[in-house]
Amino acid sequence: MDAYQNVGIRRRMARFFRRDGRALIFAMDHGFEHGPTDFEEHWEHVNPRIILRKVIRAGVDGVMMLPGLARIAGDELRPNVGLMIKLTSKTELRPKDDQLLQSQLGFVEDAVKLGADAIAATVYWGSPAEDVMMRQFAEIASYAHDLGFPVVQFAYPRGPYINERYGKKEDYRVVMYGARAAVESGADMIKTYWTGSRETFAKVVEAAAGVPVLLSGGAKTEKPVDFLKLVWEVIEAGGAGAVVGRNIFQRENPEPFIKALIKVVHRNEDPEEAAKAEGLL
Ligand SMILES: O=C(COP(=O)(O)O)[C@@H](O)[C@H](O)[C@H](O)COP(=O)(O)O
Repeated sequence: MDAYQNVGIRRRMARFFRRDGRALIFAMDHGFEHGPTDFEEHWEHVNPRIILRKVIRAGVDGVMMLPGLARIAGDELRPNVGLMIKLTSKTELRPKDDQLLQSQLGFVEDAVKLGADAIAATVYWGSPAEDVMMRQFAEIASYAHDLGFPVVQFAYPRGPYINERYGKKEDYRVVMYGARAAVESGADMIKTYWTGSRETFAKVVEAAAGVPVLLSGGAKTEKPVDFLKLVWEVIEAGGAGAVVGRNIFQRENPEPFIKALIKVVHRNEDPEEAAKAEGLL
């Protein structure tokens, strides 16, 4: 039984990662997690079918969504594009004190029915609600692994004691701690924050002990090349790629930007050269 599960996990992982062990994944859970205002810069992208067509045409390796968007637009995905379904979230409408919890909004069975290739869940390490999220993750991971599905942890340290002890959640010691906690809790992929330098991000990658570490994109950079440079540093640090939302859907024309990102992630191309080649400089 164990051997079957492992083959299932490996085969499904390969739907995201190319032979180089890297992946560029498009993230679209912002309408829930941040609110639809995230789409106001290019409002047509609030329609999942419109943006999914663009990102898939441009060549992303995978897409991450909550179950409801997968239900209404998952049929846009071509068979060679991995589908990651995230089963936890929170809205920004919650009272501030409750925003350090991600609640479960779907079940492994739903993700399987929707054709998922991987199941994701967030843990806010250091949150007063860490215990709840650890249990959610354990339940999701245990069942998903039984069925042969890889599990992605959005390992996001955030909480009052982190600020008191380390000053900020992006301190590499904090990010590294979250990544290690993700590994030790059974994650097959990790999505986490940038630590500010290649050297410190390389330590996060090392602490993950072979489990692929993906950058969580973050707010849109004004110049596209600045985001390409950031992703280049991630790759140079041994990162496995990036999960990117706003830097894609908040651009009027995301396709050349994605093509440049693919050159950086999969071909180690210099970010300025990649930007020039795609008309972004
Ligand atoms: O993890 C998320 C939110 O994180 P946040 O609480 O904004 O730090 C997701 O909503 C996004 O999928 C993730 O941030 C990737 O999207 P971008 O950051 O690239 O927009």
